[in-house]
Amino acid sequence: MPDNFFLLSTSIKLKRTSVLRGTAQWLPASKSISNRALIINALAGGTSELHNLSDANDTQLMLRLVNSTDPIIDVEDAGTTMRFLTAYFSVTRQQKTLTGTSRMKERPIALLVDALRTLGVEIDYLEKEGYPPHRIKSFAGQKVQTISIRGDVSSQYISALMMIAPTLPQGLTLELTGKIGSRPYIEMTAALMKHFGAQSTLLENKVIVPHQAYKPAAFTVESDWSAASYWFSFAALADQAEILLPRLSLDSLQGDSKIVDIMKVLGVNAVLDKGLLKLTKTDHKKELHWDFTHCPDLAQTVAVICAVKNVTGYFTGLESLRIKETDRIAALQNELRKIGADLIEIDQEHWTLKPSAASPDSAYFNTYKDHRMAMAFAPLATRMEVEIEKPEVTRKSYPNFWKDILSFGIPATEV
Ligand SMILES: O=C(O)C1=C[C@@H](OP(=O)(O)O)[C@@H](O)[C@H](O)C1
Ligand SMILES: C=C(OP(=O)(O)O)C(=O)O
Repeated sequence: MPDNFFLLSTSIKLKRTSVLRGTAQWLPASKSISNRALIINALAGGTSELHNLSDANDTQLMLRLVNSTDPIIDVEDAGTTMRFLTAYFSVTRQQKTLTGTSRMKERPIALLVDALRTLGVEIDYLEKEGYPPHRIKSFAGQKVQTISIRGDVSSQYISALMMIAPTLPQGLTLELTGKIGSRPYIEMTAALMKHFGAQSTLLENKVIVPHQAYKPAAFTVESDWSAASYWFSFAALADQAEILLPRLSLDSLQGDSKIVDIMKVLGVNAVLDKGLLKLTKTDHKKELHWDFTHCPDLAQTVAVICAVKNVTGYFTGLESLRIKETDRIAALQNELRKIGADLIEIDQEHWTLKPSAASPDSAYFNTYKDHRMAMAFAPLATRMEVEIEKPEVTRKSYPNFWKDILSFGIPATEV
């Protein structure tokens, strides 16, 4: 099957398939871990042996751009690539203009740019204040040792600053203010730094990183738990399922391994069996109470399952969804309504997922240039005929998603 299969289609139609048995053999390696390993490897001199890097476009971009001699760096729609490279090019004193898709130009970067400016980096915005594109001009030397940064917009700014911190002559202390979101990603950064020889201390509201040298090391990337979540969804929604997932560990650096606990409530049992994670069906509850503050990328997967499994969801921690690949709250609301479900904003912090009373036999889903919209709604093919707009969006994190779908015997056709 050609690698660009489905990449040029306007949409993809999936026929209803309610029995699923097989292995998701194209499950990608973690893009979050890969992108950290690539930045740290570059800061460590570029000689580390990195194994099983993700085939996600976000990582392929990082792989290419981190060593690019081009003055213009186009990160497309890759958030971590944008944030991590902004910090990396600053401390390595490379004059670069960083830009991306029209959506990337709407995703804020001010908190990171402000922190880098406070450190002594000269950076200009080229279009809108606070948003890419921006130009890194110079870094005369470290001006301060301690920086205060809000923790409630994106943890990626904090991870970006942590990774460059060991290279700064005075090291860096980050004082985190307000609510801290996506904390497992900050812990993942600290763990990766440690693997490459750099110690940091992570306290409740503070990260302390001394000046020190990174050391080259071999590293193998595990599979991506956010990508795995779609297979939990297939298992939850199918009539019968036995799904095997490769290269996942239950004791993972990835916070999205929480999907295992969420799915215990939603009717999926996950056990490691001969090196593969085996998903089977079990009983489910009628309500799910979940705080997505620390696993925002799972929210779409879980909302869709609740919608058709007649589970009422009581959700918190969805605030950061508005500034991701699309406004994911609005996108979810629009698409869930097509199957008779709704995501209702109770107040600024509380959401109720009202499940569908009766789902239609078929539905067309828009994807808003968001890989997770496409993959979160695809498992509905276990219950109805599904058509999904622009299947190529999955290349951001899971380029072979549709190949895996076909391997499970789900009939898929390009439209
Ligand atoms: O650091 C990372 O690798 C990521 C952090 C999270 O972003 P936020 O910190 O903006 O929530 C997550 O949503 C994103 O997919 C990957
Ligand atoms: C939010 C995501 O990625 P990023 O912020 O790195 O673009 C994601 O993969 O869901």
